[in-house]
Amino acid sequence: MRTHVVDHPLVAHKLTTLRDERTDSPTFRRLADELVTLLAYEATREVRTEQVDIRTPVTETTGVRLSSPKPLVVPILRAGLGMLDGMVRLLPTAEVGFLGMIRDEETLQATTYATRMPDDLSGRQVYVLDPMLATGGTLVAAIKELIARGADDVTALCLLAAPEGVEVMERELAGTPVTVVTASVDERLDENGYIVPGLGDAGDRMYGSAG
Ligand SMILES: O=P(O)(O)OC[C@H]1O[C@H](OP(=O)(O)OP(=O)(O)O)[C@H](O)[C@@H]1O
Ligand SMILES: O=c1cc[nH]c(=O)[nH]1
Ligand SMILES: [Mg+2]
Repeated sequence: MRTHVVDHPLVAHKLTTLRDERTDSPTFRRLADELVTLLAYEATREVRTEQVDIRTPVTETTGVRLSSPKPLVVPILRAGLGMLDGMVRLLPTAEVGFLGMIRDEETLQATTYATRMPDDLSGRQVYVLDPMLATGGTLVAAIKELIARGADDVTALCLLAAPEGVEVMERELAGTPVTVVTASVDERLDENGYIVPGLGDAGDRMYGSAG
C-alpha cells in the first residue's frame, strides 16, 4: 500500500475553496469535479497501455492506447458520485461499477447497501473514488471486496485523508497492490470521526443532508 499526495498549486487552490464553509453546493460539486481530474492525472500514471500503429496525415507511426481489459472505475455512493464525471472524462473507455456504503455516525462502522460490479475482476485495474478517507473503514472494506473479486491493481482517489485512516489502510492492506492518491493528508480526526481541518460532510455538501 502506497500513499501519494499531489503537491500542486492548482490543487491547493481548489482544495482551499472546497474547505471554505461559505462555498455553496453547486460550486462544491464543480470544484470536486475539477480536483478529481487533476488527481486522476497522477493516479493514472501507470494505467496499462498497448502499442498501436496509426497513420498521421504525414506518415505511419506507432502510439499507445488503453489496453484491454478496460479499467474499472468504482465511485462509493453517495459522495464518490461527485467524482465520477471528472474521472471518466480522462478515462472514457473505462467501465463503471458502483458501491453504496454508509458509515454509522455513532459507531463509525461502514456498511454496504448496494453493490453493482463484475464478479470477476481478474487482471483489472480498478480506480475507487471516495472524497474522504477518515477512519479508513469504508475504503478498507471496499478495497477488500475488489481484491476478493480478483482486482490486481487498485488505486483510490480521495480528495482528503486523515493520518489515522492512512495508517489503518497501511495495516489492513499491507502487501496488497493498492495506492491512495489524495490532495492532502490533514492533521487528524476529531471525536466524531471528522477530518480536521477537513471540509465537513462531503456527501451533505454535495447533495444535502438527505434526512
Ligand atoms: O473513512 P471512514 O471513516 O469510513 O469515512 C469515510 C466515508 O464517510 C463518508 O460517507 P458517508 O457515510 O457520510 O456517506 P455519504 O457519502 O452517503 O454521505 C465519506 O464519503 C466516506 O465514504
Ligand atoms: O470529515 C469527514 C469524515 C467522513 N466523512 C465525511 O464526509 N467527512
Ligand atoms: Mg456523508
